[in-house]
Amino acid sequence: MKWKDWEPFYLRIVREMGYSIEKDREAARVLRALLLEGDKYILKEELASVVKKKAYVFGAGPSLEWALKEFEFSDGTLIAADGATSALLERDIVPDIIVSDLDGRIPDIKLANDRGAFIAVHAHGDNVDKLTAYVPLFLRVLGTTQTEPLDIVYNFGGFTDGDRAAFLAEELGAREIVLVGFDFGETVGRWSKPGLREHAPIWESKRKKFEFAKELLEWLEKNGRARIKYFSPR
Ligand SMILES: Nc1ncnc2c1ncn2[C@@H]1O[C@H](COP(=O)(O)OP(=O)(O)OP(=O)(O)O)[C@@H](O)[C@H]1O
Ligand SMILES: Nc1nc2c(c(=O)[nH]1)N=C(CO)CN2
Ligand SMILES: [Mg+2]
Repeated sequence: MKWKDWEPFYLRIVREMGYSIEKDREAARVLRALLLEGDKYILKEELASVVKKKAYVFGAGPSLEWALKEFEFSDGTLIAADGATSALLERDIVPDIIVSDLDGRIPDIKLANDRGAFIAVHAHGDNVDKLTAYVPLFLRVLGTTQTEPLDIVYNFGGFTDGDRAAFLAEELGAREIVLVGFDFGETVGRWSKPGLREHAPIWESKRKKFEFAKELLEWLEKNGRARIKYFSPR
């Protein structure tokens, strides 16, 4: 997604969600400095080399558990949106890529990263403390932002970890993107927040996030090169 297509979405998001553009920008600068300090960051081209023509993007919706029992997902690149990493690990699957703003279960993200997963870490105005605490612990990190991109901190478009993962797959060359565990309904999957024990009724800010995520995925379906599918049993 080009900046000119993303900017109107972003301006609506900050207005509706009450975010600060300046704080989002500052977070991108902090992430850039952390990546340069640690020297374990990767560039877009390196991440693109692990993206096959087919990519599965795992969201943290309740249907994820059923999907992981049903199917092997062995014919594509596996991209986990944040909390979905924990569900994959429960079944001994290490994703190829994790897309996260670091509010999933950090020990699981770290474990998957140690076992070879690349991680696309997203900077925003509300996770600077997490960036500072955890980015130095990770290997193979690609930085992303929702404000103007900075050389090594990319903006491929997308808002929540799930839809942002789909935009990343499109940008890095996938031509078929299968969304698994994407149930934008009334129930938030139990992997979504470290504090959740069970699937939970949706709360107001999450509802707003889901609305934007749905809209962005519709945009991608219309304007992207990849075919977008929602996983269903064959
Ligand atoms: N029912 C669902 N429950 C949770 N996540 C879902 C659901 N359906 C789809 N998803 C997608 O799965 C992604 C992974 O979820 P997760 O809650 O870990 O990330 P998140 O975007 O950082 O959310 P938040 O900012 O509220 O922490 C979400 O971003 C969303 O796009
Ligand atoms: N400023 C800000 N930006 C975000 C946030 C958030 O909580 N605050 N959450 C996101 C993932 O859903 C993506 N972007
Ligand atoms: Mg998250």
